Amino acid sequence: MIYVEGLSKHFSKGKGLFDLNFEVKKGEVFGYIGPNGAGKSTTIRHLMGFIKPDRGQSSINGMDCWNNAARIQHQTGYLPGEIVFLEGMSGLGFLSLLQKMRKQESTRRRDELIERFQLDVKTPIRKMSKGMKQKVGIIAAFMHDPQVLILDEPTSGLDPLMQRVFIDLILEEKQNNKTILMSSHSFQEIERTCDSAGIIKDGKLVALEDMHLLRSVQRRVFEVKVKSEYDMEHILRSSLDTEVKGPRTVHVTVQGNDQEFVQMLSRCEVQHIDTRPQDLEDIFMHYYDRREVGK
Ligand SMILES: Nc1ncnc2c1ncn2[C@@H]1O[C@H](COP(=O)(O)OP(=O)(O)OP(=O)(O)O)[C@@H](O)[C@H]1O
Repeated sequence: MIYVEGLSKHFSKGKGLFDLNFEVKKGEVFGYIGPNGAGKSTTIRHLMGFIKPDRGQSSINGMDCWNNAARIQHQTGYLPGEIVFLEGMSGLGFLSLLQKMRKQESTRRRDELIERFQLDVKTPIRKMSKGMKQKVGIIAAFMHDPQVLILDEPTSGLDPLMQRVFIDLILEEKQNNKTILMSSHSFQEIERTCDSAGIIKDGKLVALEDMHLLRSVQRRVFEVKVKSEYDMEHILRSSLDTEVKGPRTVHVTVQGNDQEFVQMLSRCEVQHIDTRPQDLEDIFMHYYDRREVGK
């Protein structure tokens, strides 16, 4: 459904996109992840036909994105990374205007989404918080029930409850056989929703994997505080990846060896245990390391 073939764009200072190749099949959700400035939005802007590539091409549903930009923009559900709104409008005014432009008569889907995201649409957009504006953008992208959705960091600015509502919406749309590409900084979000993911760095696709493999490289760090020095020694003597963090407190990094970790804990008197979500940078770094070693 979405094809990117040899897509290249050269900006100044060696920035841009370099020979990107990937495909998102109909009914698939594709996560596009990478650090700041990697080229995610630039790829997405090519897909929406806003930028002409220097080399290569991208297409959606058989239509070249640059040559059919108007049709692509009309048909695709698009959420830009930074939404620009018209001055002096309320949320409802903006959504209604979009509907008129799309000649969409039914307001059922729009109102259902407004309800789901608990958006006060009467508020003037200029008075809206970042999260509220993001909700307007999400509703605008989904309300005409497009077959293809291209979403640039859709959960940015949303609180955890609304992130959950968004993830449920994506899972529902996946059931409806929609094709979705979304960029994100959040591995958790991608993990919960996507079938496959592309990792981009410095304009190059460094990994294109199904989620199963990416899950297997995810590591978790546990902070464990035990009751006695004896227990502490027991942990440090094990083959687990450990780092002492304070009196009787240790960080244990677990990746694929959960069983060993659980067994070790069962032999100790644990006073406190906590885990922190691993940040994406950490996953990338580890992933690259592995690739280097495994080459
Ligand atoms: N029109 C342009 N002219 C010159 N350089 C550009 C242009 N557009 C983007 N860039 C550069 O290309 C690189 C990729 O930018 P892009 O916005 O695609 O990154 P991103 O992965 O979406 O980052 P973020 O996560 O911060 O949104 C950046 O270094 C950016 O400064």
